[in-house]
Amino acid sequence: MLPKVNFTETKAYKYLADHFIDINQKSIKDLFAEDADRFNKFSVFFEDILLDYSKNRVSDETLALLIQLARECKLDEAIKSMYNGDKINETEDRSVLHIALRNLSNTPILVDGKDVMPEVNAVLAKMEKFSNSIISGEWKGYTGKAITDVVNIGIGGSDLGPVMVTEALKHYKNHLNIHFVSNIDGTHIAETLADLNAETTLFLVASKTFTTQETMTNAHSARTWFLEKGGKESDIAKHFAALSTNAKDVSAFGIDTENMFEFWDWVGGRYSLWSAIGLSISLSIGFDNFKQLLAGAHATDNHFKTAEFESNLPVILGLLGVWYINFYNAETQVILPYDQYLHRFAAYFQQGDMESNGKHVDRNGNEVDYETGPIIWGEPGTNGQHAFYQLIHQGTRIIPADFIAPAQSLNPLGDHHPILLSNFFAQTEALMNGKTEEEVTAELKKEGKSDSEIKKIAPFKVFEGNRPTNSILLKKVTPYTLGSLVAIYEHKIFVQGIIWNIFSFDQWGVELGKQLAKKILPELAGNEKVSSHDSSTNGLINQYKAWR
Ligand SMILES: O=P(O)(O)OC[C@H]1O[C@](O)(CO)[C@@H](O)[C@@H]1O
Repeated sequence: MLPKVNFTETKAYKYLADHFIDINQKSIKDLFAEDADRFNKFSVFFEDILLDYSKNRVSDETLALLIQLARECKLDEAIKSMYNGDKINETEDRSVLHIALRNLSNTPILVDGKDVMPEVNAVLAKMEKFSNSIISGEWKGYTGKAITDVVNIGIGGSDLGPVMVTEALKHYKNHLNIHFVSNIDGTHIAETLADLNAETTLFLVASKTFTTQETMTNAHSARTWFLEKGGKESDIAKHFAALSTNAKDVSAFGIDTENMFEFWDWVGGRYSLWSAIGLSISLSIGFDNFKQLLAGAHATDNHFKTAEFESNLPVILGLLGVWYINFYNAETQVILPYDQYLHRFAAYFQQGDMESNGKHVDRNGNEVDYETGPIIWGEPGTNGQHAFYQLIHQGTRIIPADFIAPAQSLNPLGDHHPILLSNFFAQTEALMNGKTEEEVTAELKKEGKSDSEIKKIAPFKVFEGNRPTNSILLKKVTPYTLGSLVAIYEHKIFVQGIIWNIFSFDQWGVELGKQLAKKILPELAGNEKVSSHDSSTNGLINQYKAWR
């Protein structure tokens, strides 16, 4: 059971509310001027990752109070509960154990009194064997040819994690071409299959439940395509594997359970890339690299469990988020990787964070009267600079930003990387310092502008600054570092869920739309007019029928 504390009723919350009035008068620039040691104080190393959170609207006192808040909300107890395998996903009566999937130290983790590690290790061993035989070409398709292309069919957590990681670790990939089909829109699978050869293609049907409409529809279309291209029913075993918790439906689909890679209901979909769902990753970069990814995440798991809150990266990031969301009314959190390989990182954490903490009912079943999960968004940094940074710099909203960059490029081409990183450093500095009217005036004078011209243009060129950023500098993007980084963000989500007293591991909010779509689907057949909905929905359905 998780603690059920209303954080707005803690002492720390009240102190923070008072403290907010003082600190809100100060700029981050002032805070740097007051404390020569600020960078050292507000930055922390975890192996090859440096988190610099000094460019935030926080002082020693803010941090101390936020940590007091975490203690009053019994974050330490909650962490222990998760690691102990308690059923902290109470609305689904499930444990939450993505940490077990990467528990390379193999210490027992119990669910209902049974150690889950032997099963976890058995699936990992099966993934290793399978990956090796596909990569080496030992595994043959129905005409005796080696596999060249792998198509992962999945959606949400059964797609976004593998997509993000295979993109992030493209530098480490082998000869296999990895494709992802997620959208129910037939275009996605049609375009993917257009260039593929059935003789050399392997499909991974990735679905925790094996009932998700999009995935099952795409999987059936893939099966039909395979049979139309010359494969036989008896060849399916050579070309289809399933990544799922649902053995019954996997067999019913016609996939040999020998080719099923199992995981368990204590793995949340959006936390499943470390499980059998990661098979496409292991195929893309090899099992040893996949294991390095797990090792990096395991290192973070140990850090999160044992480090003091003061130097605990997920705790610090989580608390800073709470500070902006609940005291500064920040509505969004932008994630800005200065690394092309990480181009799906923000998209991945849109599901990770928003599906976890987009909740309005607390753990006691009561409506909350405070804000919870932020809107997560972001794109690779320099592209963002030429698109939406205007709003971050001069818009009316406060947008806490996480800047992420590797110090070493995996493609050290000319001076690309120094240019990239100069932009990273410049942006965080600019967001903090801004540009005053005096500075703007002096600049315009230097350019030879007249006083009247300066008066006219100056207000538009002022940057108020004081805009908060975290900088996460990695030594290099490796499978290990990426694993660590992803786990840091996962645990940050956990921290925030605990503070907000919500359940982070269910996702009831995705059900209603699914239910209604099932009801509407039969209404789309035939030509008769539909009148069972509101006038907008009726109007849209009927126009669709008229135009199709
Ligand atoms: O792996 P499955 O069971 O197909 O589910 C896919 C996704 O659908 C969701 O349930 C949301 O609809 C996610 O939580 C999950 O990651």
